[in-house]
Amino acid sequence: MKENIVLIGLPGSGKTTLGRLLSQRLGLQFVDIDVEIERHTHKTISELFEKGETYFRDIETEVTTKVAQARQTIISTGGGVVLRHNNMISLQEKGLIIFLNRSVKSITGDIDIQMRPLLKDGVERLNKLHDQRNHLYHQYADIVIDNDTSLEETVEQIIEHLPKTLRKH
Ligand SMILES: Nc1ncnc2c1ncn2[C@@H]1O[C@H](COP(=O)(O)OP(=O)(O)O)[C@@H](O)[C@H]1O
Ligand SMILES: O=C(O)C1=C[C@@H](OP(=O)(O)O)[C@@H](O)[C@H](O)C1
Ligand SMILES: [Mg+2]
Repeated sequence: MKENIVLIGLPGSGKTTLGRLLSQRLGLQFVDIDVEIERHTHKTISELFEKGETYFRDIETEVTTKVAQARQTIISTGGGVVLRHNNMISLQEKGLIIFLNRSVKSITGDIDIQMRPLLKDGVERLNKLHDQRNHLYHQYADIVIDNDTSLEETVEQIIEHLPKTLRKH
């Protein structure tokens, strides 16, 4: 039976924030895989990326496999967790997978990027990640929840879509 809730989605889609809010609301434990990675390695995510993306992804897989065994826990992933099929197989074992679908426009704050050249790279990078990963987020999602309105509304949307066994708290 699915006893965990796993949040996937682009960086900035709200996985960490909504994971924490949901855990308070449902009275379940909360684990953020990025935080676990930093705790496990005593290094920041940026420091780990400096050793190369593969180095980071290997640690991410190791930590994800452990975290996936949690009981009655909300698990917030890093945006790239879907890049390895094995990560998702582990998470699906006990977890209901929720894709937080937040548009690049919302993530970047609905700003006029022409007026903010320094943010242009960020938007371009996010658009690229969206194009590369959107099909993966959909492929692994049991439930897709749009997060383009308020955090409170999204929490309500998620709770409405949960099976009764996970909603009873
Ligand atoms: N629906 C929303 N309304 C307002 N701010 C949001 C919403 N969803 C996410 N955010 C904000 O976006 C930022 C990134 O969220 P975060 O939870 O760190 O995303 P992720 O873990 O997916 O990278 C945070 O400042 C968060 O409060
Ligand atoms: O999308 C990605 O590849 C990544 C997203 C980050 O997490 P968030 O999605 O919580 O920002 C973090 O795991 C790392 O920087 C890589
Ligand atoms: Mg996060």
